Amino acid sequence: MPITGENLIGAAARRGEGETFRAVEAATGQSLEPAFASATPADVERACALAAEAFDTYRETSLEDRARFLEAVADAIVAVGDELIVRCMAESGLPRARLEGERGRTVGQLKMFAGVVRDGGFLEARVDPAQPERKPLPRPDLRLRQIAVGPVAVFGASNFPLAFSVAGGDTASALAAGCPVVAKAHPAHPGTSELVGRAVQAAVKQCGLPEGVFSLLMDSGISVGQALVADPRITAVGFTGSRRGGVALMQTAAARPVPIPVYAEMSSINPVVLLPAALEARGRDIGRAFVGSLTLGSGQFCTNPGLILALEGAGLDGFLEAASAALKETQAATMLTPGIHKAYCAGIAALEANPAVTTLARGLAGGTHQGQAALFSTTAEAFLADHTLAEEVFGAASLVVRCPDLAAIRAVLERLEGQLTAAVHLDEADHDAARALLPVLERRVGRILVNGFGTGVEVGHAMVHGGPYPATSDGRTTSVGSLAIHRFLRPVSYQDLPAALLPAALRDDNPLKLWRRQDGKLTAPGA
Ligand SMILES: NC(=O)C1=CN([C@@H]2O[C@H](COP(=O)(O)OP(=O)(O)OC[C@H]3O[C@@H](n4cnc5c(N)ncnc54)[C@H](OP(=O)(O)O)[C@@H]3O)[C@@H](O)[C@H]2O)C=CC1
Ligand SMILES: O=C(O)CCC(=O)C(=O)O
Repeated sequence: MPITGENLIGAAARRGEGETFRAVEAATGQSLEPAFASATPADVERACALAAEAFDTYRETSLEDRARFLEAVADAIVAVGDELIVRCMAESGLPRARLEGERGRTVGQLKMFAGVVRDGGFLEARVDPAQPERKPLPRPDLRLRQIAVGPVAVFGASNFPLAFSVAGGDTASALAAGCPVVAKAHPAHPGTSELVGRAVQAAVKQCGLPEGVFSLLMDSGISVGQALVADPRITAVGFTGSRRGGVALMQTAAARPVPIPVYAEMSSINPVVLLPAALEARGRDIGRAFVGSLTLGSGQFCTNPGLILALEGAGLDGFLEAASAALKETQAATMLTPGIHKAYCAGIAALEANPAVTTLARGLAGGTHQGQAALFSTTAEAFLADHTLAEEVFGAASLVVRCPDLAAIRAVLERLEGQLTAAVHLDEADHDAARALLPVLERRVGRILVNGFGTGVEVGHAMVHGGPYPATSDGRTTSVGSLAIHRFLRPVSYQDLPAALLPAALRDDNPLKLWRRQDGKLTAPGA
């Protein structure tokens, strides 16, 4: 499939008339062909108008048709073939195996949402039948279902060019909810974005859906994204990226005459607590496993273990020795963009220059665009006194906080901002300590995990990939897993509607065979 550098607006491919730009080969910094042209305000206008036009038809597609569409998107992405992986490797610097895995996750995610749609549980149908005889007042007939919120703007993330990008989790969950999507390609991987966008566009056509169900806009800067979020037809936003970018979009969304929600996944340092019995028993093994997680994808995961909390002692010494030895042998790896590499180097330099911080180990040095892993340590006292030590350094860098006692671990956790994950390494003898920390962790993070690390999010029904601000802009939701669909739904109640006007989900004969809450009681279809 040729990459043309065009914007995909509904069924059309239109060359933008804005600034032109090229993708950059991550490993070399060389420009790649072809030139992409940024979308203009008229392109944004057209994409949003088509999305609004498509909305009422798309949101009322049958559950089966919508599920088949999601499956068709998945199949079309696979059908792009190796070209997608090759282009994505060049643009992101990520290795083949990682990207093939990520494509599998992207496709699996779309198929999972197809299952969610077929199941129909997300509609949360409720029926409170009328009670005309009720005293002192009769009860009206009340029925509730969830409907799609409207067109959604999705910002592709730089660090997951497939699974968190054009047809990633935000797009899959929005389409599953019944929302048209206008995606903004990340300029770090515009060719990958176009290939995936064309696959979605083909699936829209193949399924006979209105063309406005999907559009993809290119931009080398921020004006298209800003215009999208400000457009009155956009009703919600999905974003993964920097805190600065996410907050800017939240402000634009809040300043609109009609404010809308922005579901932004932003910064997180993902504390890892090493409890004493576990550390004593297998500190060295944990140290080696930690370096594996830290350096995965050159550390460019928002779930990266950026903060380690442990009690001083022989167990911690063993952990640090093993982690430092493993880290020193870690090859430097190409980072996603020169900008991300520069920000990483600046973050490392700031830690190295901090008198309260000791450099424990550096990975092997690499080329111009490669990130060199780093492990630092400090004391709990110093950490609590300097808020800059809690800032995310995006890349393979982590800070170990040496704590004199469990109270210090707790104090550090209490001081942290909201996080996506917290990991606790424990043995049975650590259960009391863990029990005492759990309430703090529940207040701080979206996912608590034991004897592992947060990188590699499972796409499932019980997953939360979210957390209190600034991990995300709204800690009540998730961007991964089937619960993500709820970001793009809202409840509508129907009071005393004649049977002929009721949506299928709420009819007495329950033609969609849904589990429904009937007069407050969860009821099987046909019961
Ligand atoms: N925690 C996490 O999950 C991640 C964190 N990051 C952090 O973000 C830094 C930069 O990486 P990057 O991926 O480019 O993230 P950004 O947040 O800078 O960009 C993400 C997307 O949002 C757009 N954008 C950014 N700011 C604005 C704005 N003010 N108005 C409208 N659109 C905007 C960008 O457009 P454009 O690029 O065209 O400006 C891009 O499409 C990294 O160094 C890292 O610190 C990055 C990825 C994931
Ligand atoms: O760890 C993962 O699998 C996902 C990480 C993520 O969401 C991110 O880096 O943006």
